[in-house]
Amino acid sequence: MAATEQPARTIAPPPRAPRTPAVIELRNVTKRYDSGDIGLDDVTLTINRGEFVFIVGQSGSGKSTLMRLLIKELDITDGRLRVAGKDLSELGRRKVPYYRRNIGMVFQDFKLLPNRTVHDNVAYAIQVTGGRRKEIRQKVPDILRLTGLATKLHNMPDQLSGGEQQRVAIARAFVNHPPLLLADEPTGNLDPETSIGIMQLLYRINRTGTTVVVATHDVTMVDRMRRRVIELQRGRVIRDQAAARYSGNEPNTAELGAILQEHLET
Ligand SMILES: Nc1ncnc2c1ncn2[C@@H]1O[C@H](COP(=O)(O)OP(=O)(O)OP(=O)(O)O)[C@@H](O)[C@H]1O
Repeated sequence: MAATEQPARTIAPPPRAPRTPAVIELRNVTKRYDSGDIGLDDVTLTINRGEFVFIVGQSGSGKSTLMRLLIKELDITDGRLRVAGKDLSELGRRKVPYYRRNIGMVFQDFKLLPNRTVHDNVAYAIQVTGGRRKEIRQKVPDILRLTGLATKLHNMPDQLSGGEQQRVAIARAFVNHPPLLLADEPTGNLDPETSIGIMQLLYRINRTGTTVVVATHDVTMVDRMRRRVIELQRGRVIRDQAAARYSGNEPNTAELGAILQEHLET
């Protein structure tokens, strides 16, 4: 071998593309209610593991229909819907409670048990999935700390602010560390400052790897978070945009500058 020649080097195989399996897959999904109303109309979309996604759209655009299909409270009329690889059309009614154990759910009206303390509301989520007392002792204090409720564990729901009640609901939804968390208008009953706290909490949960899907009208929250936005209109997806704002047709900064300039000159 000449002095300048280098021995052939072993070439390492290129790194594999990271696997981002779909958590939610809709293929041409239509939901027609018995009344004939269309909830979703030929929707195709994929949400991957670890994503944080906002579902936006005017009242009646199909947001709740989508959420209710995902927890199999409703069945699709046409198309195919898979969650975590499971085809929901093949899931029998009796298996639905078991299926829902893998989904955390948060609603606008919190849905707490009014006669139980904060601690017991969260512990209940462990009990219904067959968890033992040891598990409750291990998990509940942790989740109450994460959600900023450590000092409120003996309070009853009516002794809490709206924001605190929603935190309890989130703690309850997350205590079993589900791979998917769905929130339907989680800040609908809260003031803007409290809403931001709730969003930060959902974001923190998302950072643990949980896929988070939030249906909302909350413009401030969506604009601040800048995550993927899927916009529905009359049951159809009219926008699916990464790092987006609530409204897709806002003028950009350059356009705003031009408008302002024009305004100043007149
Ligand atoms: N149970 C039902 N029976 C018949 N039609 C329904 C039912 N639920 C919803 N719809 C219809 O389906 C469409 C989508 O409604 P959906 O509740 O999903 O909208 P949304 O975007 O969640 O609205 P909002 O923001 O007001 O909650 C609407 O036309 C609505 O009237």
